[in-house]
Amino acid sequence: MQVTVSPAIIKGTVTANPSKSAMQRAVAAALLAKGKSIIRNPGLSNDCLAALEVAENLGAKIKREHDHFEITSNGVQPFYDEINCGESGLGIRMFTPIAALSSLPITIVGHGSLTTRPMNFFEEVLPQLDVKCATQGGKLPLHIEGPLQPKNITIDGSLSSQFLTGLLMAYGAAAENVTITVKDLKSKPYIALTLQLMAHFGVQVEEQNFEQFHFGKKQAYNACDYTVEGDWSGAAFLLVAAAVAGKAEVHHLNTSSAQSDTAILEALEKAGARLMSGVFTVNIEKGALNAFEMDATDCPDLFPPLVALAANCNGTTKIKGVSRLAHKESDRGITLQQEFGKMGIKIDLQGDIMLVHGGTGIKGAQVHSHNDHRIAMACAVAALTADGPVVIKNAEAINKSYPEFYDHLQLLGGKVAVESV
Ligand SMILES: O=C(O)C1=C[C@@H](OP(=O)(O)O)[C@@H](O)[C@H](O)C1
Ligand SMILES: C=C(OP(=O)(O)O)C(=O)O
Repeated sequence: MQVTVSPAIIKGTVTANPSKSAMQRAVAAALLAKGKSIIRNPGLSNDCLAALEVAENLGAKIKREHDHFEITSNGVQPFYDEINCGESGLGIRMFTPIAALSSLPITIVGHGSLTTRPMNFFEEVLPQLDVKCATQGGKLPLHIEGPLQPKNITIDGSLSSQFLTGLLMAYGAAAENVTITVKDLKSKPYIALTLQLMAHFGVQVEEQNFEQFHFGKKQAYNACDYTVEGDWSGAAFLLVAAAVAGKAEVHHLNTSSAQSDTAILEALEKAGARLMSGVFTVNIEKGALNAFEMDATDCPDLFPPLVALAANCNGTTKIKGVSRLAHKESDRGITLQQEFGKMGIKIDLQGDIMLVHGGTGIKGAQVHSHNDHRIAMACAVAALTADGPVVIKNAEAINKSYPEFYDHLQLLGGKVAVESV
């Protein structure tokens, strides 16, 4: 699919899409629980749909109602020896330890970008928990055979927090008096989100300094009613769109959410956007935008919208944390440099630092998403203030996290032409 976004003024009101990070965690917790859970405001992005299918293959019964999903489970009882996590990094890293709670040998597959993302962690860690594990040179497919026995363990959290999320979720169903110790944890707020979700489903973890996670007496996930929060990662693009090209009101954004990407507010404020946040609503309006400095090490998904913002700011914006981007859906530091380069925006990568030379004018161009949803969305936002249309190839990549994105941009006054090629 090819999408052409033309320069436009942004004005209007929109409701944020459901968070795929929250939705996938809730689906996993509902699978681990015994009984019927209700998931309200469910996400229907590809990552969320993949999580629902995995949960089904691991034993849950799922019923889709008009505005919610019912997930009925009796814990992990796979009725199939293969699960497919689609393109979801969180999905595979979370469901692998969960699937390993069963003694059935299971093959775990995925497609697209997921087939190139590192999975060595499992080969190193799962055998310490009595799970046999084989990968293909550190990549998919994964073959595992449990059952996983929770033990005291020390892991490295520097590549991704998602492996820890998976272990925490699995331990929640089986651990007794054991501790996970983590060295050099990155993306810490995502772990806060995991712990918050587990607590909602009745499982408490004693966390110390995001280094030690202790499980006391054995616990069980309780089936429950859960409402998925609006997604700050996707909404960041809408907020930037308004900050550079007009104004908007975005609903269903919990401003005290545990989601790491609430940090977009800090960046917007630093850049000079005019912001007014309520409890669940953010109002934002264009201001005089100037270059800013930001450490995005713990909120790596913000890089693409931050670059779209920085391209519109006068001066050189400095963003720290580029090394966190190498193993996302694309190598995002490089992809941002290439695609924004086509639109006339110079980006330098200096080790862990990205320098975006903004305020020089954005040019209409043909760009490519590299099958990365956040690159497609960043280019679409950059197009709003370009000197001509921006044609985005492989624009359907947005379906991974935010299938409503182009519709939402249009609701806000964006000029979006979709062509299926
Ligand atoms: O737990 C999650 O929901 C996520 C964690 C982050 O990954 P890392 O921990 O690998 O940074 C983030 O980039 C990803 O989009 C979603
Ligand atoms: C990297 C992302 O997701 P995941 O790692 O879950 O595939 C993302 O949504 O930008």
